[in-house]
Amino acid sequence: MVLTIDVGNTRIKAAVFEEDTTLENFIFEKKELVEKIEKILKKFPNCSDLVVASVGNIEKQAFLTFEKQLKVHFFTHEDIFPFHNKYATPKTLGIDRMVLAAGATLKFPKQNRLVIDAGTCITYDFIDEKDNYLGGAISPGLRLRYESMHNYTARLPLLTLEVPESYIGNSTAQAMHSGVVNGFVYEIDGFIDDYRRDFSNFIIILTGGDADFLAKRLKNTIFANSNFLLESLNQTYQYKIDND
Ligand SMILES: Nc1ncnc2c1ncn2[C@@H]1O[C@H](COP(=O)(O)OP(=O)(O)OP(=O)(O)O)[C@@H](O)[C@H]1O
Ligand SMILES: CC(C)(CO)[C@@H](O)C(=O)NCCC(=O)O
Ligand SMILES: [K+]
Repeated sequence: MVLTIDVGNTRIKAAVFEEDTTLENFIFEKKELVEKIEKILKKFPNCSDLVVASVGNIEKQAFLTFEKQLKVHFFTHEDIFPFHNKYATPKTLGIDRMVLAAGATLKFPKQNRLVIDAGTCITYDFIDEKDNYLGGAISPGLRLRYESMHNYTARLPLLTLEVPESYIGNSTAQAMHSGVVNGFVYEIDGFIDDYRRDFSNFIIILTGGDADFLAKRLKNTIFANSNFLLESLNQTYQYKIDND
């Protein structure tokens, strides 16, 4: 049994796996880290491995206390990944993006893949059919778009994510919802058109905190799985064990 932990920029997500099956998912705040993990391990005493991918400000040391109890693996750039990294600055590529790319490579062999993670930031990662990781894009996530419009203006309220009534927003709130949500949909469709022009066909995987909300609004066919990062973490760890 493996406990996987994704330390994002906003919050922490975790899942317990028995082989490839997710037994339970958890979401919690950074300040609750140790207490929540202890609770999970109490509930699942058969966990033998704890596997972490962190892009937040939580380092390996935070997990050392669990080394008495089980094997701890903290993913870094030194680990073995199942793709050829063509990023010009491989050392600065986010570990979450590397794990997503690894998961896409392992789960969908011999095809072009585009992974879109709609989290704090939205990331686009492209791995071609020869397993070359080419890069992608980073843009502000939906919540970040609402928060920054509020924080950097005098008159824009802080709103929470809502489906816009129309692309023509007829009020301040509707105009902001249209800008954030429709803006993202146009952004994705624009990127997909670019990739379609250059690559004959590819699978698109959508994940992250906003994946389920967004999946319904996209016209392109997309495989939405909000658990994809944790599943990829589990798979990438198995790959590491098999290939180290
Ligand atoms: N309780 C919540 N706190 C924060 N974001 C939430 C919450 N519920 C839903 N969301 C949505 O999830 C998005 C953030 O996604 P996610 O939780 O995957 O980010 P994260 O934890 O920072 O991870 P990462 O840094 O890997 O993107 C936000 O844009 C927001 O709309
Ligand atoms: C882009 C984020 C914030 C997404 O979580 C993370 O992957 C990160 O901090 N990346 C470092 C920069 C890069 O990936 O090129
Ligand atoms: K993300």
